Amino acid sequence: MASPTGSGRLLRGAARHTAVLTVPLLLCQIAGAAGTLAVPAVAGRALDLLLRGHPDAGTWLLLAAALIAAEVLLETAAVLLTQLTGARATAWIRLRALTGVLRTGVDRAAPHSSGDTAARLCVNATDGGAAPAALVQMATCAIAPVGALVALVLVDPWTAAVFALGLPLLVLLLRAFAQDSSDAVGRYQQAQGTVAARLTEAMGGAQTIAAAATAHREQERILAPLTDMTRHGTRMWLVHGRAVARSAVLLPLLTTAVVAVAGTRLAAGQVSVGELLALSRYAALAAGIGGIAAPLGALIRARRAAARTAELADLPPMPHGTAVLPAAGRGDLELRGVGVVRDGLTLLADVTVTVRGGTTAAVVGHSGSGKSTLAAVAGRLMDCDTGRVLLDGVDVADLTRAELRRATAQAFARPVFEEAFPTVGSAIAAGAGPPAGPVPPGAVRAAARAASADTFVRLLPRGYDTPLGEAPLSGGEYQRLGLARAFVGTPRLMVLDDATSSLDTVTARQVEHALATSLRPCTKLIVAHRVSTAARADLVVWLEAGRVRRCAPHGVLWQDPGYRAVFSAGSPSGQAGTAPPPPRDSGSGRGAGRDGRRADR
Ligand SMILES: Nc1ncnc2c1ncn2[C@@H]1O[C@H](COP(=O)(O)OP(=O)(O)OP(=O)(O)O)[C@@H](O)[C@H]1O
Repeated sequence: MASPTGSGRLLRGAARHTAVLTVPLLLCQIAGAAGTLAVPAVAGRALDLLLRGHPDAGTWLLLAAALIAAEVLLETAAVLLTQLTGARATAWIRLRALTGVLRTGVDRAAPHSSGDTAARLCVNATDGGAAPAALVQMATCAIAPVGALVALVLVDPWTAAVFALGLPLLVLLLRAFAQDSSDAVGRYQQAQGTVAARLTEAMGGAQTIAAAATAHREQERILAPLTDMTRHGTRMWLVHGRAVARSAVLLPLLTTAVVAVAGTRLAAGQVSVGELLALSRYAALAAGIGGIAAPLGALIRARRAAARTAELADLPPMPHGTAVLPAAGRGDLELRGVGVVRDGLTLLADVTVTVRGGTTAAVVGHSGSGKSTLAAVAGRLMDCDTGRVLLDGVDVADLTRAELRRATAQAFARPVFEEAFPTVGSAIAAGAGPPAGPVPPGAVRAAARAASADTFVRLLPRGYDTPLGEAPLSGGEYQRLGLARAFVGTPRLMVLDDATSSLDTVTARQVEHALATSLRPCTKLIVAHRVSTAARADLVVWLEAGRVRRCAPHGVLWQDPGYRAVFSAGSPSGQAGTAPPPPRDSGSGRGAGRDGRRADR
């Protein structure tokens, strides 16, 4: 759970951001309450004057009508401003939370599953966004009831005294509502988040679920928290219902008592007919203090929801330094004593590797040996706990954000394309890093050609201008777009983490060939599952349980049966490869059939 300060900070920020709307809302509410308070007095006066046949009666009647019209207009404006405030606050909270997720290291965001994150960004951010308007309503919805109580005192203190007798009961009722409601709402939101999280995960793995015929079990797993949701939801409504029922009895009782006393006073000639009318209306308005329960409930829900969203907003950002790389650097990559520990698990230990600028290093090892962690640390998607990662002698943690992104290009097994770059061409061009100017179409096409993507992109209805959403692409085609995005810039270091896993052998070899020949020279770190990739590399980093077992060219390592086992069919990496390696400089397809199958991971 985020600290209450986290949610408090988030809600204060949202309140500041929506002040431009909440201030007019506050003014509308105050003016509306003033109008509401004035109507009974003016209408009562008009009635008394009418009964006496006074010539000013018409003016007072008109004034009462004008006040009622203004009340309606102000209420309409308040509804509109409440909606706008909610939308603006929700957007602000959502953006803060999203920024928190995107700015942190991948490993820091990992404990929040995609489903859980989606639930916090959607449902909880919306509930949290209701807070600023609810706060204004809380502050102003007491004006009319308190003002009505004062008016009761002014018109006839006896009726006010009768009303005041019931107030302690009302306060107790509201306190019980706030306490019970807060607990039930918190638990309900937690269960709701769990259902959303499990559903999103299941959607991601729909094919696996269908293939394993486990849909029924999965459905039970997703819906399991429904029992809790029902229990807490029922409790929430019971709390609400009890509060409404109690106030439904208490408030009319109070109003009736006031009217009864006022009637007696009228009979005794101590109040006029108009004052009786005003008193009964003021009693009803004062009873409206129970209406505070609605904004109070919204505020409680908002605070609970904001605490969940604040956990995302408060994820520690990845700090960046102020350094830039030396202009003449070749892209020398050095990992010195790198160690990564997460949740008490050692993911990498004392990894020391040097990759000369412009050369290619393949990272191999059994599944779970730490390859992706090493790739993430090298491209600074996450920080190491011990040791340093140097690019051309500069610690990557000291680089400015822009310099880091310009200097590194990365591609993954499952690339994701931002909606900000809606067409296929712009999605590829986005890989050029912080914009120094538009990327020429020729460069985009060259990158696509190197990634073996140009052919299928040109066959799309509008070629490179096809909106990504309208391009029905296979997993391998997406991977090739991801590769093209990595190829389009001029990085010093390129990190490819399983980025060709969905490509067929021939296409993968074309990409490997392009990597070796047609791209601008840069240092390449490639997480490899294929023998051919390791064989083409200048250096192979062989990882075992987070440690470097050996670091040498593929030809040297191939003598070691343990190394060959990494690529063998029975290994967790699932590669066939008991035959000798293909020649390193081969782009001709020699050795085809040896490294053939990609890992079925
Ligand atoms: N943030 C994290 N917290 C805890 N454990 C983690 C975290 N990230 C990865 N791990 C664990 O660290 C180990 C190494 O993971 P990593 O993804 O680097 O392996 P890998 O060699 O790339 O595996 P594969 O070839 O299957 O992709 C795994 O056991 C993984 O479960």
